[in-house]
Amino acid sequence: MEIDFEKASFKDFENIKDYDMYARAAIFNKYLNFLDNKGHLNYRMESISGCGPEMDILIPGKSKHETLVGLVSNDYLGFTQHPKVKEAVVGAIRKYGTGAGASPAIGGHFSYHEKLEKKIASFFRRDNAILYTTGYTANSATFQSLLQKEDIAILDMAVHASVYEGCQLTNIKTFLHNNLELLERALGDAKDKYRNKMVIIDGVYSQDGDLAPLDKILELTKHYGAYLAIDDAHGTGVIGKTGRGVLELYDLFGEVDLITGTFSKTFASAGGYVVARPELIRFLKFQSRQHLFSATSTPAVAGIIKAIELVDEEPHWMDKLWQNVNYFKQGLIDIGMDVGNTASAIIPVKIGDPKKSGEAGRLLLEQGIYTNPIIYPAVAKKNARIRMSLMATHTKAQLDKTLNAFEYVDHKIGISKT
Ligand SMILES: Cc1ncc(COP(=O)(O)O)c(C=O)c1O
Repeated sequence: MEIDFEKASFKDFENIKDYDMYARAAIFNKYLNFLDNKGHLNYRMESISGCGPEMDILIPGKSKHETLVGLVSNDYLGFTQHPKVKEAVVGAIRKYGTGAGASPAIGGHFSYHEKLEKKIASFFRRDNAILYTTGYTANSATFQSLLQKEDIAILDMAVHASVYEGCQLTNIKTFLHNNLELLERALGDAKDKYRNKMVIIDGVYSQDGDLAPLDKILELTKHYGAYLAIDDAHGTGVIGKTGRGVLELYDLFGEVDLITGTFSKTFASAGGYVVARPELIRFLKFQSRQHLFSATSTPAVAGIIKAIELVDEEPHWMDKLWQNVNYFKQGLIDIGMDVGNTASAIIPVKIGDPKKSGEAGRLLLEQGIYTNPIIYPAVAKKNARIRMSLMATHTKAQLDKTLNAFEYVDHKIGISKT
């Protein structure tokens, strides 16, 4: 299909799938410019200081790095900078070298992998786990291996993109986010029609920061004979008395069929895992191609073992995180921002209009605050927002500076609830 790139509009973006590869890329680039006509949309900004409550960032269009308050990292407890985690990583690299060199079945399964599998399984009071090199792959590989064309995946529509990818080979039915009535309807419709029915939810939802009503969902899955999988990437280490996530909050450790997650957030590294019954884990170890045919994670993941231990050994980090979350969330509410139903360390400020959200992100940057404007396809088109993650290591001064910056942005372009 022919397109006049100069005149391409937001409307063309809606029909992007009609165009060929280069035209799609051109329309998409135009869409990004539409959101921020100064070209400053803070996408892929370069940091020279790692992730943290303060980051040295090269803002597009500027010639040197600036120190900003960072509200973009999911390193919730600050463990990427913890001396004991760093020490464990360096020690493992000294001992094993920098890479694993092979996939798990042909010599790439090392003692730190074995220990990490046991550690993450026992963290969730289970015995068996499988590791993947990212959380994304843990989801995409696992559901792809377990669910086929005879089966159905019933997804909360707000689950992570990796879950959708994992379900490409099976039938998918989505239900409106956290809507139990619609979940029940989907389960009823699927009854007797499919070999396996699996409900897949997040524990904490990555854009709204709200929680799944796990107890009620479990009741429904049991009633309709469906399996239940939960990805608690953002709840692990943050939610529940000892940081075991949404499963701990509801005390349902042994009840769900699959627990999936990532090591890239609280556990301060990279990698993913699935915890489940031994027969499923053994099946996945041989049947999930992304595990079997891909090199295992590097020795640097030995740091994760220490990070998992620190959740129990140094609980004051979780206490500090929650102090920050409560203080900051209340501060935003007091100045009229719409933070939705968040009950985690993910704090959205809901704006709605994508252009205004891009502009808000740019104005916050001007005030020394690094946040993420979130637009379609990460959220629905009219549901754009500024998304922030809080850390245990944010100071009150940094949070106050951010609250003042939000007041400034509101004054400039009006982003509070009307
Ligand atoms: C809910 C959820 N699941 C899975 C992932 C993927 O994790 P990873 O970054 O380890 O690939 C993310 C990451 O953003 C996530 O938010």
